[in-house]
Formats: sequence, structure tokens, C-alpha cells
Amino acid sequence: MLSARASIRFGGEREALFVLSSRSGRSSSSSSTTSSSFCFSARGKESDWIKRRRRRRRRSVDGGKGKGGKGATVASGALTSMVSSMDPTTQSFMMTHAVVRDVVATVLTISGSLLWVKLFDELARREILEAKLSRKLVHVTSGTFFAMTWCLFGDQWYSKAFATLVPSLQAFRLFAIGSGLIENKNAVRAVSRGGGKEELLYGPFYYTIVLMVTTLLFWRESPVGFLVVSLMCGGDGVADIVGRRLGKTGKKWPKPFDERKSFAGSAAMVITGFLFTVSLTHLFGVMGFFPNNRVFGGPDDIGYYAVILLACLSCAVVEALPASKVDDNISVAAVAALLGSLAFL
Ligand SMILES: C/C(=C\COP(=O)(O)O)CCC[C@H](C)CCC[C@H](C)CCCC(C)C
Ligand SMILES: Nc1ccn([C@@H]2O[C@H](COP(=O)(O)OP(=O)(O)O)[C@@H](O)[C@H]2O)c(=O)n1
Repeated sequence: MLSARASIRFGGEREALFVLSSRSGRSSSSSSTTSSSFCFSARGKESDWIKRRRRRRRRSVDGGKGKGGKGATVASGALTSMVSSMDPTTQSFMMTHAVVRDVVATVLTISGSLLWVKLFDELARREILEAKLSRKLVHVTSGTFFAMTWCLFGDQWYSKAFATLVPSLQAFRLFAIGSGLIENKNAVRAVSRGGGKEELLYGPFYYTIVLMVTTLLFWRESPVGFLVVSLMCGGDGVADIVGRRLGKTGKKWPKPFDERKSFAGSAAMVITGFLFTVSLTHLFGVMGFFPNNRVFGGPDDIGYYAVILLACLSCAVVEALPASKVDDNISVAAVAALLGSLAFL
């Protein structure tokens, strides 16, 4: 019982029911509940693949083999054994205080974010990575990994506020360093282009603000947040990395677009944004985070792929506009959020 209740906190209620039934050796007939009160409706017909999946799940519940997806089962199993290996006092403390999970997740993610930026700074400082590439890899990975940590947080109404603390703290830090309130040469070297501390007040600061707003508005309950993160972090970041290398000799965007930007960079943005969105939404769907246990990205989920592709193409066009008008991090995120909301909310 202890481990079952603990896994509710660590893997969401759907998984918890599975763990309870498998441990006690009986099948659970409890109705599944999701933590979300968010009303989600994907446009279009439910695909055959999803229907088949649902049927398979129902069958496995009847057979007492569990009701979560394979990923959810694996995740909850690992977390359950982690919790059950703790001493009983810690277990009951963690169960009584749901907030502890959010605090632990926040502390871990904040530490991870500081270490991650530091790691890339070190790689650039030791000339293992070129400084520009290191900065862009921070751009691609930070927000993407941050979205992946959303599964560590609890199911409480305040859980997303805890998650929002992570980019908020980074935003505050960038603002303090950029405006000269505190000095941190390493941070300046890691995220500025030319070494000026005031640069932190633009791209990097906007990036963290977008992550804050995305977490608060969309959280892990719809694909929209994942679409925004995939395009602003993955897509925009890879456009630069690929564009600088392959785009030099290839075709460039004509006016009124930024003539320095290449079609190769934009194509890389579309491909990366698409792959990141599909992977993240599939992962969180399999873990049971979307309402109605929706899993996106089956082999015949054509409508879903079409919406994501359209959003990626639109964002690539917006990204190719001159950054002097609006910062890429804001314009790309705004278009992704708008199109995602129209399609999925
Ligand atoms: C360099 C960055 C943006 C610049 O954008 P642009 O000017 O090239 O368009 C990214 C700055 C990242 C920031 C310093 C750190 C953000 C951390 C994030 C909120 C949490 C990551 C957690 C994870 C576990 C690594
Ligand atoms: N679609 C794109 C985007 C960037 N790039 C290349 O990446 C460089 C930097 O792009 P950017 O000004 O958007 O960079 P950030 O503002 O995102 O850091 C450009 O000057 C191009 O060489 C590209 O070739 N194609």
C-alpha cells in the first residue's frame, strides 16, 4: 500500500493504480483518473491507432496486467522501488507532504540548469567546443531538458508554479548579471555572443521569460507547451548551427527577410522542431500526462503531424525575418503558441 500511494505522487494516478494491483496480485478495477482538470480536445477524428491502443489497454487492465503505457509502467516501477527503498519515516513524510516532491524537483532542476550552463562554459573555455557552438547547444538543450523535467513535478495546483521557479530564477540571475547588479564572468562568457554583459538582457533573458510563461500557460497538459519549447529551443538553435555551416554557399532568404539567413538553416529548424515536438508529446502521452490518456504521434495520426508541420513551417518563416524587429525567441514562441492553441485547445 505504501509503495502504491508513493507512486501516485511520483508517477501520476494512472500508474499508481497499476502498481497497487500488480503488487497485491489482483487486478485493479478502479476507474482511472488523471490529475488534470484541463479540458483538452484534439481537433479531428480519433485515429485508428489510438482506438487500438485504448482497446489494448483496456484488455490488459482486465487481465490484471496494468493500465498505463509501457513507459508509464517502467517509470512508475523505477520510482516506486526508489521510494520503497527509503525508510518508513521518509516515505510517510513524502506522502503527507506533496509539496516535498515539488521542492525536490525544483532544487534538482535548478542545480541541473546551473551545472549545465557551467559545463558548456568549461567546454568552450578549454576550447573543446567553439564558443558560438557551445552557446547554441545551451540554447537547444536547456529549454528542452527543462520541459522533460516537468514529469518530475507533482499533480498539485501549485506544481507548475514550482516548475516556473526554475526559469524565473535564471531570468533574475541573467537580469542581475546583465545589469551589473552582480558580477559573474563565467555566465557572461557562457551565454553572451561577444562578451558583453548587457547581452544577457536580450536573447537569453527573453528565452527564460518565454519558458516561464509557457510553463504557466500550457504546462504538460497539452502539446502546445512542447511545441513552443521545441521550436524556440530546438528549432531556432539548430537553424543557427546548421545555417552557419551548410548555409554559407546555399540559397539565402530574399528581402524583406534577413538576407544572412539560409534555407538550409530554416529547413533544419523545421525538421528539428517537428522531431522534438513529436518526441516530447509522445513521451508525455505514454507517461499518461495528457487528459483522457491521449497519446499523440501514432503511425496514422496524420492530422496531428500535419498541424505540427504547419506550425514548424510558419515559425521558420517568422524566424527568417530580421531579428532587429522582434527577438526570435519571442516571435517564434508567440507564433507556435498561437497556432498550437488554435489547433489543440
Ligand atoms: C543562450 C540562450 C539563449 C540566447 O538566445 P539567442 O540570443 O541566441 O536567440 C539560452 C540561455 C539559457 C539560460 C542561461 C539557462 C536556462 C535554464 C533553463 C531555464 C532550465 C534548464 C534545466 C535543465 C535541467 C538543464
Ligand atoms: N534560418 C537561419 C538562421 C540562422 N542562420 C545562420 O545563423 C546566424 C545567426 O542567426 P541569428 O541571428 O538568428 O542568431 P540568434 O539571434 O538566434 O542567435 C545567421 O547569421 C546565419 O548565418 C541561417 O543560416 N539560417
